Order: sequence, then C-alpha cells, then structure tokens
Amino acid sequence: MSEEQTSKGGWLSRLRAGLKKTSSRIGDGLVGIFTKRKLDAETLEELEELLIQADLGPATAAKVTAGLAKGRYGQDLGLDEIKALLADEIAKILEPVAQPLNFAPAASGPRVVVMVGVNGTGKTTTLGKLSSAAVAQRRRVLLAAGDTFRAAAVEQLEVWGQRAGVPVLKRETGADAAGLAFDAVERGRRDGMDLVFIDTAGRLHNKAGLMAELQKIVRVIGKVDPEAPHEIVLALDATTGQNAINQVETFKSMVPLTGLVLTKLDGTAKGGVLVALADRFGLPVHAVGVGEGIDDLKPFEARAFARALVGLET
Ligand SMILES: Nc1nc2c(ncn2[C@@H]2O[C@H](COP(=O)(O)OP(=O)(O)OP(=O)(O)O)[C@@H](O)[C@H]2O)c(=O)[nH]1
Repeated sequence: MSEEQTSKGGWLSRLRAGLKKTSSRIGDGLVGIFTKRKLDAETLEELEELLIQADLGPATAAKVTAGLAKGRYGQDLGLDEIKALLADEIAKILEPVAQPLNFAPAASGPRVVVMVGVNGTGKTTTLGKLSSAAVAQRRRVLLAAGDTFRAAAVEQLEVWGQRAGVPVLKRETGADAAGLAFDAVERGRRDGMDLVFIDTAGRLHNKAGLMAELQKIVRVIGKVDPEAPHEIVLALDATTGQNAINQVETFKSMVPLTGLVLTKLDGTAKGGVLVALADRFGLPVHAVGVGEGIDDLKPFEARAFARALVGLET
C-alpha cells in the first residue's frame, strides 16, 4: 500500500470513528424501522423522523426520504441496500459543495482567507491545520492573529504557526484587528506569500460590534488588494447541531461568506447537520475536522462522508 493510501485509509477510519455516534444513531434506527418491513408510507415516515433526529433538518430529511422512495415503493429491501441508497441520496446533496480550499495564490496576489465564526468553534485550530496542509503542498503561508482581544488566542495561533512552520503576524492585545489585517496582506504581497490566513475574534461585546469589526477588516483588506479577501470562511462546530444553521444566517448577514469548515465531527451525534447545511446554503464545504491534531482536518469528500454517516464500511 502506498503512503497516500495508508494515510487515506487512516483518515477514513478516523472519519468513521468520529462519525460513529451519528452513524450508530442512524444505523440502529434503520434496524428498528426496516427489519422485516416493506418500504411503505409508515416506514418512510419513520425514516424521515429518524433523519430529522440525526440533524438533517425537516426539509432535507423529506428530500432524502423522497429520493430514496422514488420507484421503490412497496419493495422489500435489505438493511444494507437501504443504507447504500440512503448514502447515495445524501452524497447527491453533498457532492456539489465538496470543494477543497484553493491554496493557489490569486491573480491579484496572495490568496487572502479570513476565518470567521463564533468563539470556540475551532477557527484558530483550523487555520493551524490548513497552514500545515498548505505547507505540505509547498505553499508559502502567513498567519495573522486577528483575534487581538485575547492574548491566549494570539499565543495559540503562534503555537500553531510553529507547528506548521509558518510566520505569525501579531500585535499587542487590544490592537486594531483591521490594521493588523491590512499589514498582513501588505506583508504577504511584499514577501511573495501564496496565502495569507487571517484569524478573527468570535465574540465582541455584541453582534453589532462584531459585525462592524468584520466589515472593517474586509473593507481595509480591499484597500491593499481590491480583489481581497478572496475567501471568507465560516468555522462551525458540529456539536451545536441545528444551531449551526443560525450561525450561517447570522454571519451571512454580516459578510459575504464563500465557504464553510465543520469542526469537531469526532464524537458528536450531530454530524448530519452537514447535510442540512449543504442542502440549505450550497456553500462550499472546504474541510471537516475530526480531532485536535495537526492532521485531523481533511478536504471534505462527499461519498466517503455520506457512507460513513450511515455506518457503511467503505
Ligand atoms: N475534538 C475536536 N476538537 C477540536 C476540533 N477543532 C478544534 N477543536 C478544539 O476546540 C477548541 C476551540 O478551538 P479554537 O481553535 O481555539 O477555537 P476558536 O474558534 O479559535 O476560538 P477562540 O479563539 O476562542 O475564538 C480547542 O480546544 C480545539 O482543540 C476538532 O475537529 N475536533
């Protein structure tokens, strides 16, 4: 087995292990619904309810159930067939959004990526992991510690910078985050970086304060490079389940989001929320986090995720 296959196998088994709580919930539910029963109105209703409980949300659960039932009404299907059909329906929703973050520089200069999200969703960790992945692809990365409010957040980003082997631009606690972002983009251009990753604070005194700060960061970056920021990525914590939907709505109303990352998929029973997010917003899902380590973030793969979600082996 090649090194890539080994690491991919490792990654897939970690994804499966991470999604175990979600997949057990779905798998056990399916056993209860389909053992010795046909695909009829009652079983389909129970399936839809199960998918809602697994955080797919009502609209997506209805869509998946209808897709699965189409042309199969009244049939007697085995459990593995049901799982495979379910995975196919889910993969159909996920495929269009499975788009890895582009690590190539933009035509206008370094690709500027601003990471936004509520406190503790994994912004800093994700940027550390993304930096490491980009370095592995021989990209030159600059990290900017835009959460200037918390000294601990800056320190944490510095630790990640050391681990990934990339420089970290920081300022004293309380410094203007937009000013720091401006400097980071300028320095990134001057130093010939491929990527400038900008961390931001998740919570200010209130929503209006956060909105003003994020909008200022975006505006100021645009003064250095009118095309920037090229990406505004929202980090979402999968353990919050349906609340992730509200977070997308909130951040979308503040800044033009270009993509999502979903963290903490390890050990949550709410992994199905990713399907709801994909269906509802259609925003690219760049990566999923399945642990706290540097290698625990991988480009999101629709089919592998869908099959792991329903508890299929491969
Ligand atoms: N289990 C698990 N933990 C994660 C994952 N991603 C991040 N974490 C942990 O979640 C916690 C919060 O992550 P941070 O990266 O500090 O989150 P943040 O959004 O930057 O938070 P603030 O700095 O408070 O704004 C840390 O303890 C991380 O190790 C993941 O995929 N799985």
